[in-house]
Amino acid sequence: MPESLNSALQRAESEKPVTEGLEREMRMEEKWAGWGSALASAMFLWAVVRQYFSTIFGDSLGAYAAKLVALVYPYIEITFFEYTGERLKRSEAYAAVESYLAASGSTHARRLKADNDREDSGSALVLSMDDHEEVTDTFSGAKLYWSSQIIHSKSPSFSFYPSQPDRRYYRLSFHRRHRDLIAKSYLRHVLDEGKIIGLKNRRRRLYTNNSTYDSYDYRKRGWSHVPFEHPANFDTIAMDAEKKREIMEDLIAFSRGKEFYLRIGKPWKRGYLLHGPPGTGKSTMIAAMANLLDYDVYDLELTAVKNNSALRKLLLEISSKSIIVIEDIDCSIDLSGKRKKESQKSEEEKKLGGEENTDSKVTLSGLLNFIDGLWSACGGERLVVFTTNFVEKLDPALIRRGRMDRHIELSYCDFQVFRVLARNYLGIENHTLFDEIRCLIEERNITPADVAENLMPKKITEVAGSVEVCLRSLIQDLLASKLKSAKGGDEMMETPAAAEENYGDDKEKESASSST
Ligand SMILES: Nc1ncnc2c1ncn2[C@@H]1O[C@H](COP(=O)(O)OP(=O)(O)OP(=O)(O)O)[C@@H](O)[C@H]1O
Ligand SMILES: [Mg+2]
Repeated sequence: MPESLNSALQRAESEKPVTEGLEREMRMEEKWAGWGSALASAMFLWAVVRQYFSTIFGDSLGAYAAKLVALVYPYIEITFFEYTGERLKRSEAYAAVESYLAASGSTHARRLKADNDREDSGSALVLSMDDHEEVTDTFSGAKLYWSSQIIHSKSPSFSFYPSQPDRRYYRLSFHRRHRDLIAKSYLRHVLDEGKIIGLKNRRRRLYTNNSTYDSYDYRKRGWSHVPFEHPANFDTIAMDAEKKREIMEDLIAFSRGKEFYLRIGKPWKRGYLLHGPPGTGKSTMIAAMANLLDYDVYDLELTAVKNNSALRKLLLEISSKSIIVIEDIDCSIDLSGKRKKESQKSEEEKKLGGEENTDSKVTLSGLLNFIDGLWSACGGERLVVFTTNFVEKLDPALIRRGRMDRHIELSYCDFQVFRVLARNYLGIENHTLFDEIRCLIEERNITPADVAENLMPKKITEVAGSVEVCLRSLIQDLLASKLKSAKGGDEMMETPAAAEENYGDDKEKESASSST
């Protein structure tokens, strides 16, 4: 026998146990596949039989039939519908199962749905089971069968009423001998794991309410969203350091306060009123709050909400771990509780470019209910933030403690605030021009937004010496505003350069008078 053939035979002999093992495994797989398809057929038959009995004999006879079949069909089924409670709110259990199966089931399922909700991360696509797909799971030795199902709505070809949407659900099947294990441990395990996976996969979002939202039309969603990508944080917010620390501590205490709120019998939510002149950082602070707590932001445009009932339904669609924002609250609603007068409305529309939706019938009492009525407790872990430029215009009922728990004033720049901005924008702690700026800034009302604008580099080439250029630009701005107010606003004739000269003269006069 040639040498090569000999060695090939020897190799085959030595690999025999391996191939035998493989064959055994394949036989086992075939056996399992057989069992799997037998089980699937049994489930299908059971569904047909159940349907048949209940349509032919009605509910009571159907129930007897179910008992009869249960004698020979040992499997128990649990369903998790996407919408429960008259479809007002997406079921949290459904969402948790979805996340759990997306993580554990997607490795076994053959038909998957892909979602790029986490396109910012390395794992670009999140995969989940497609409709009518089945996967198995094991838990403490028990085998469980999950399937994703959909009931298509039977919509008439023509109807005045909006058609019902399709109903999605997950079905869990298991042998009845595992009933206790499933009820006591497995379901908790799925919900807890699913919640953790859901939070990990979640990409924070910025929501806005749809102006076409009709609370009676199930097909329309109340909110649309984009990824939340605002980079603001508390390090970059320029404000009194002590006040900033207090706000941060308050926010963190709130986010960790689940047990506390439960103990004192209050819904887990907190209201903030941010007030101050335009450009003092109210919107920036909301973004920083969301980034600090890792919350979603729901930017509620009240003028686009049709009525109180639509407002309530919007509230129910808001997830927990979120900030509900109503900007410029004084402009959004008639705070006297009555509808705005037509003349007043059209004037405001002109100012706003005529695009405002004036159909809103949201009333003050509707808004108060939204903030702290019975319905507001659905969901939990929410901040409600109002902003306004005119705190004195607001109805006391709206901003009383308990509704707006913290009132935060964001104000004009003082020297401390300027120093934070200089550190952020220019990377400097000190400069020879700081003394001059200190004198000017203390006596002028300049917003952080105006200071920030001056500290921005204006040219790409402006690198060397840009610090001085920026600081001088700020000084000119401060001098110009000083002159403007001295000369009664619009009558200002001098250029900022002339103002700087005058300022120099003023300083000389000041020092001369102080030395005498
Ligand atoms: N306190 C601040 N700290 C850091 N940056 C600020 C601060 N205030 C304003 N800014 C800067 O000014 C810009 C405008 O600020 P922002 O939009 O937050 O003001 P606002 O108070 O919401 O104004 P408005 O009342 O007009 O809505 C922001 O882009 C931000 O960079
Ligand atoms: Mg703003």
